[in-house]
Amino acid sequence: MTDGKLLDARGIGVRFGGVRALDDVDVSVRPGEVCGLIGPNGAGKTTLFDVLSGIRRPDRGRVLLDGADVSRRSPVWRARHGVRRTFQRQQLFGQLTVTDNLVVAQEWRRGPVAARRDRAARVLRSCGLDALAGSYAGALPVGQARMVELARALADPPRLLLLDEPASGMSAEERGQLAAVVRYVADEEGCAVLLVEHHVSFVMELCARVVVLDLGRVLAEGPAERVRADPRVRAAYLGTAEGDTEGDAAGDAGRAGASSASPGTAE
Ligand SMILES: Nc1ncnc2c1ncn2[C@@H]1O[C@H](COP(=O)(O)OP(=O)(O)OP(=O)(O)O)[C@@H](O)[C@H]1O
Repeated sequence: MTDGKLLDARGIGVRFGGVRALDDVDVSVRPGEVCGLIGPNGAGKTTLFDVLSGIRRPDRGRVLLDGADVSRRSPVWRARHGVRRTFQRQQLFGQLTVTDNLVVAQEWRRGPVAARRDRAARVLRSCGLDALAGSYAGALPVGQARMVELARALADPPRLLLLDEPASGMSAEERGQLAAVVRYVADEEGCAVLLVEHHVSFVMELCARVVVLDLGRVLAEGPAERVRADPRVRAAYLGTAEGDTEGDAAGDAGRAGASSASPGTAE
């Protein structure tokens, strides 16, 4: 029983020695939904992405994809079944052109390279990146490189897209482009998107629903406006910086919350 959920992770627990990085975390995303995942530094967001993408096996809990338990499936298996992920730290192949980064992402499909190149060209166009097709990925400024990472994640059509701080280092204009592409793949292609981002105004505008992690637990979850107004969320994460929704630095509320964040639940 999927209940309309593409991703349904239940009761996820991960420990690192005495630190509970994740403690009984539930998170789900439906096809066509863009869900935000926010929280202070050390809250467990990247660890959760590691579990969802199969890089880390949880100590507890199950990950369901379309109702099937994929908890023991490898990252490669999940990727081939439509789970795509970007990383907090840029992971492009710097020595390859932008086009070739997207071609490599479709390598496992085999078949004619021309078909992969065509698909790469279409995706680059839809991401507004055609002009960069022949550029070396390693030479790109950070905002453009982030956008290419998104394009690479779309090169082979995703069903579940896990984006780890995709707007980091982007200008306001680039964030607008990023939001438009994410919205398109969700609305038009039915992709389920889970997005970690410290730029709060970006998250609140893009995501109908937001999950807040703190100290490895779900602190709050619901419609963006309700979460934004939640006093517990404001105290744990948003703080005073959240009042600034326009500026780049001010929108980066996660870093503002970092000073008050503690690293997981120590025992
Ligand atoms: N490989 C590891 N070994 C030991 N502890 C770890 C490891 N990875 C993460 N942790 C700890 O687990 C907790 C959750 O870390 P995680 O990186 O998932 O948080 P996060 O919310 O992604 O933080 P950030 O916003 O800084 O990326 C932290 O206390 C972190 O120190």
